[in-house]
Amino acid sequence: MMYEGTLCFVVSDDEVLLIEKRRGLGEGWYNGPGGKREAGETIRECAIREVREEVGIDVDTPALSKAGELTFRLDGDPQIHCHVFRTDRFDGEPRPSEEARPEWFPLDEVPYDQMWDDDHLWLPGVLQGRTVEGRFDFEGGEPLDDADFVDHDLEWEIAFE
Ligand SMILES: Nc1[nH]c(=O)nc2c1ncn2[C@H]1C[C@H](O)[C@@H](COP(=O)(O)OP(=O)(O)OP(=O)(O)O)O1
Repeated sequence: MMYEGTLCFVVSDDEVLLIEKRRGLGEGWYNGPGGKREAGETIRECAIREVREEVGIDVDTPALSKAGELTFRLDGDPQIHCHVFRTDRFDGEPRPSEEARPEWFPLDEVPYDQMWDDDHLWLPGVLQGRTVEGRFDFEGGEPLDDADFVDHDLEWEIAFE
């Protein structure tokens, strides 16, 4: 079953706010804050809620913009349709939660070796302000974070909305 999810990248002063994920899919790896869309909320509302829950800051400003749509497939079946957002504005101070430990990284020191195997392919462009649509194929059975990343397809400069 495929579900909708979000990832949000806050970029400020040549640094990006990542989380070390403390539980669930991708535990122990760095990523942007994000998670599953809940019934009754829009994708944008999901991104804002997940950032608030995971690191305690507010990204609900006009600067929050859509940067990507990524489909993660496992053994040929779409698993997650992930909407990527980017912003350079936020209110509050990042704080850790049960789910996530926030950490700022200089844009040229993003820890791709401690992230999902596909991230180095699309995240650099997103951090530069580009837009992307991508499909990523994993093989080897559940869970997705134990599977092997085997193939992908990317298209840049996508007009969202
Ligand atoms: N290949 C991949 N590359 C990537 O960068 N992020 C991925 C990814 N595959 C999944 N993700 C992200 C998207 C989404 O934000 C997150 C999926 O985690 P989920 O929210 O589904 O799991 P959780 O166990 O965290 O559940 P909730 O926090 O309860 O929503 O992992």
